Amino acid sequence: MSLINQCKELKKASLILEMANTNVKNDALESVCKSLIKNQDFILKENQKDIQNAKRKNIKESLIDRLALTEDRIQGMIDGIRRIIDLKDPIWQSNKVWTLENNLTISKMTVPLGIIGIIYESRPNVTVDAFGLALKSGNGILLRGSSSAICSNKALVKAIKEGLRNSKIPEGVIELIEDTDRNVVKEMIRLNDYIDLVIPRGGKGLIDFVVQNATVPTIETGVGNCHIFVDESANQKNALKIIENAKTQRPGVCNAIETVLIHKQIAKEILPNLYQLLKDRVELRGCEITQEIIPVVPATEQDWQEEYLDYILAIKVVENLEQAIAHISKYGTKHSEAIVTENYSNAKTFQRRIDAAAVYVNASTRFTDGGEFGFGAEMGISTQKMLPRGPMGLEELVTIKYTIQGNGQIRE
Ligand SMILES: NC(=O)C1=CN([C@@H]2O[C@H](COP(=O)(O)OP(=O)(O)OC[C@H]3O[C@@H](n4cnc5c(N)ncnc54)[C@H](OP(=O)(O)O)[C@@H]3O)[C@@H](O)[C@H]2O)C=CC1
Ligand SMILES: N[C@@H](CCC(=O)OP(=O)(O)O)C(=O)O
Repeated sequence: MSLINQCKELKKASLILEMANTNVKNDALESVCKSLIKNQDFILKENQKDIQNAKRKNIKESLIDRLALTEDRIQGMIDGIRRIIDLKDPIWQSNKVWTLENNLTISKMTVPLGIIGIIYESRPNVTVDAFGLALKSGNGILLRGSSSAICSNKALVKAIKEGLRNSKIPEGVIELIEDTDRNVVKEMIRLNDYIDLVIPRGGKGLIDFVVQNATVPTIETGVGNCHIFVDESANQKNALKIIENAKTQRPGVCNAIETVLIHKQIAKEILPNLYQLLKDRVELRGCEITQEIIPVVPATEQDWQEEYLDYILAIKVVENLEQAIAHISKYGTKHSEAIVTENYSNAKTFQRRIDAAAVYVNASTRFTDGGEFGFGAEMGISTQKMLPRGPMGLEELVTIKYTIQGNGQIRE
């Protein structure tokens, strides 16, 4: 089907979805869960094709891990949809109703956006997460996943549509762009007559391209050059645990850390322990002071800028909190940043001064995730200044409408 015809299908189907009540939407989501279970073997088989292609192209291990599906990961997607089912319907809600002196009653109501387009990385779970959030928030979804995940995405969308056919929601509420040519993205982001919002989810190249070429409104997600600052007063056992988790639990994701900043007063004590902890799994690159304490690859200016998405960690020793904040302000990408400290005042200063979507005290940056925040899943992690910012769940996928009830009032 051509892109325009897919959009026409979406438009027709989303008008029905918009009027569907919560039970109908939840039943449709449950039907999709059942279909995903039923089609699990097929989905895994198609995912293997993407993995073999990626291996042939020598894609790095951490990115193949991002692409890979397993029974557990499919169960994770289903769990995400079931969490969305349990969440409150974000549509037609009002927390603001007031009556004017002339007895006009005004309500500020939440309503669906209409049709959301998403361009995303080679992570097949996003296909299901985006669908689940869009459906519950009453929006049609147009998907443009990575060419490297095309077989997985086709299989997932086939299973989702099969599930929808056993529900009262039309299968046209989800459409996948199967043409992997990047030129289709350019066409998609200019379809103002059909698409209400485009979310580019990926690296700087994608975001810049969309921001410069889109005529449809967009929300920028973004690169995660994330840091942990270990302050002088830190509980060092906690610091090591947090760094290990934020670097190695899933290095191919945007909320993994790339650089650790160490307060100079504790550098000689903590760095040897950090080295012992990571040396067999992570390539360590360090500043000059770090090089004097542990054996590391010398870091260059490029290392402070880079999002490795890999088992590589840059280390820099800093004079104090101010220098840590200055480094993060210069090189950070406003995604997720953390301080490990027992000093309350430093913790508060860090949280207030760091300009990022998520700022942690004594915890791993890996929690910047819609599922972890209690949103069921996320449509992306917005790193722009304007709202919405951070993981975008159901409440971020609506717009508002003022509904006004009168009984014949006219303006004098
Ligand atoms: N903040 C957030 O929510 C998220 C941030 N990210 C960030 O994304 C990056 C990693 O993802 P990566 O796989 O490299 O993503 P890319 O940015 O390379 O690709 C993401 C998607 O955009 C498409 N794309 C990329 N560039 C263009 C372009 N110029 N024109 C049209 N389409 C384009 C890709 O298509 P194709 O692959 O077919 O070429 C793919 O579908 C990291 O920086 C990570 O931090 C990732 C996910 C979430
Ligand atoms: N949801 C993710 C984080 C966001 C994301 O998808 O990022 P990425 O793996 O870079 O595509 C997670 O932590 O599991």
